[in-house]
Amino acid sequence: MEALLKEEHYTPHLEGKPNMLVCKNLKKVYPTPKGEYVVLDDLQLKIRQGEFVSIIGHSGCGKSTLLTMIAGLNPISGGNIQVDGAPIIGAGPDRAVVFQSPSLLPWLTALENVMIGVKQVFPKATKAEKIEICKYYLDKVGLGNDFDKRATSLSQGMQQRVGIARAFALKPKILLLDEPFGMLDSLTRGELQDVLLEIWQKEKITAVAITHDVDESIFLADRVIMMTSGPHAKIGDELFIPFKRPRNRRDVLEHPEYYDYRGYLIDFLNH
Ligand SMILES: Nc1ncnc2c1ncn2[C@@H]1O[C@H](COP(=O)(O)OP(=O)(O)OP(=O)(O)O)[C@@H](O)[C@H]1O
Repeated sequence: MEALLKEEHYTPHLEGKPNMLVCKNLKKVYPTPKGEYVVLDDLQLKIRQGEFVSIIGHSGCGKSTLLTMIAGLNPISGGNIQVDGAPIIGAGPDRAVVFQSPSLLPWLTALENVMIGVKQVFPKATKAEKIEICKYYLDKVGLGNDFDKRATSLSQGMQQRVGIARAFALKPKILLLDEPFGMLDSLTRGELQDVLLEIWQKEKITAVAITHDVDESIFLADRVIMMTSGPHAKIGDELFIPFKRPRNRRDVLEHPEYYDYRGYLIDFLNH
């Protein structure tokens, strides 16, 4: 079991890669009618370029708080966050977020929804180039025949595909995912995990995904980070997942050590 915790068993694609994300002494305090509530305290986290990290922890421990702080959408109370060596100042297209609900603009088509971000990130590109970028990512998520469908006519799974395309089309340095498949049925969830991993593998983006699903956390990640329960939550433990990439669900599930990894995470959550 000890072997599971050692970095030397880490996946080879991260060898020699610098840190892309560093959270140092991170603190978050929310004011409440009963006084200050310290959600995160002295949290330390380093994520390497191209690494896929899953975050698990009990409901309310502060996972979304951490993710929205990294996204620059939630002010930091103490400590700092650096992306690619520079402290973050607010939100920016270098950090794309995929939320549980994609919140597409309903009156726009799939392509137009992706285009909103593309226009901001590639202002100098021609219209044709921008359309090409949108179509490329929509095609990658399996919506090659649905560019012109309005968001309202897309199923929940298709809308989340647009959400993923929209995030990748920004060409971010870090992809932040907050329970991205939480609202989907298990079949669609599995399909979208595969889609996500396929594009991530190709784009070599650093990714951080919050999930409540232990199997999903293992299947997606190079490392699973376990947060302690709040208040004053921090990183409690981490597990390196060395299964070879590209990953195949059946291979992962049939791996002789799979249930050791799963059991380790479930034990953490039960204590
Ligand atoms: N704006 C806010 N003001 C006050 N308290 C807040 C605010 N946002 C979140 N909290 C509290 O901070 C704690 C952490 O919330 P957060 O949503 O980050 O947890 P989480 O781990 O993502 O939860 P879940 O797994 O249920 O989504 C919770 O106790 C929550 O009630």
